[in-house]
Amino acid sequence: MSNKISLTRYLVEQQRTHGRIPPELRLLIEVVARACKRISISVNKGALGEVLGSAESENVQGEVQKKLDIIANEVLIEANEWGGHLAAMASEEMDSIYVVPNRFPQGEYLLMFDPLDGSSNIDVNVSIGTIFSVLRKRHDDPKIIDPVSEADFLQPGRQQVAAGYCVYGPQTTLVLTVGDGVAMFTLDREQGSWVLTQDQVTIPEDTKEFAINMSNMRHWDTPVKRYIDECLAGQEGPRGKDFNMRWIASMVADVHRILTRGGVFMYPWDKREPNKPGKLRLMYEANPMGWLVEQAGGAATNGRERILDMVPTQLHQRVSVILGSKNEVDLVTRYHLEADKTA
Ligand SMILES: O=P(O)(O)OC[C@H]1O[C@](O)(COP(=O)(O)O)[C@@H](O)[C@@H]1O
Ligand SMILES: [Mg+2]
Ligand SMILES: [Mg+2]
Repeated sequence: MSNKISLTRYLVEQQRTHGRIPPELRLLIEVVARACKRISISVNKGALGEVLGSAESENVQGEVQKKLDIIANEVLIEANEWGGHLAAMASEEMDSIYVVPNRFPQGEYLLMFDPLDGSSNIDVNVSIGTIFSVLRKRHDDPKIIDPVSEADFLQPGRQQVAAGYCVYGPQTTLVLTVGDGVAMFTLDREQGSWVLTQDQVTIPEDTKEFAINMSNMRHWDTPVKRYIDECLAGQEGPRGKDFNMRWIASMVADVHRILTRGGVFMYPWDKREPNKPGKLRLMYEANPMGWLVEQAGGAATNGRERILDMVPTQLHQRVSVILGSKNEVDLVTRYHLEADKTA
């Protein structure tokens, strides 16, 4: 018998041995993982499967959709309406929430996803991914089963009950937390199964690597500029060490590197669109990634407050994001708070 631990066995142990998740949540996660397997098949087909290129449509945020954005969204909806134990879903690619019709099995969970993260990398064969987050629908009065609405989704990220992503790269890896640390599962394509390849992932507290889109430098706010200038000054500067830089432009791939070897990732507010709090989405990107990073011993803030404490007011809310190695995130956050005091 193989001593490899499958995703199913990991989840059964989380349910039965640790009592951390109910059976319905275990099944929901398995359905999401199966959907990711299907998305990975489409991603791998590339030009052979006519999945590359633009779909010539726009999402609610005015971004041009790629064919794979739409395919991945449909795969997740279709898989989860049947087996997800869900009340409703919300996606970066849909204008409003999708309430699971009552011809399908009903449940108390709410699933949110960025079906295809890193869309600009699809056509150039660079790592992309799927990000997901699960909340429980709140019941103010257990006797009243009120219809699900967008307001049910507007919960702070600290109330997530599961979160994860799947990165479609040289390997396909599913990364998951149910609040008991972070586990990584690699897809064994021959067996068609997810195999636990790392458990209790830990992000080093210190790092010499930052990730930010440097082309936006002239638009940054003072604290971000101060931090990056100090990194760039290297050994002779106030940090006393040389820093390396990486920017993949797929949050999934950048966060995966940080979970693997540490680093700090930033997509901060900038002056290009001053009324927009940031580029990334709170519900589909920042919350799930923030929880994963915290579960691995890192930190995640918007420069001023912990991402997971933010109470959303809109489904498609944007947010400034700084996450990764704890001491670096603390430093960037301190620079923001110091700048606020002198303003
Ligand atoms: O091209 P930019 O401005 O550097 O933005 C890159 C960022 O945008 C994103 O691609 C946004 O995700 P989507 O592809 O899901 O819209 C992040 O994954 C990434 O960190
Ligand atoms: Mg994204
Ligand atoms: Mg996307």
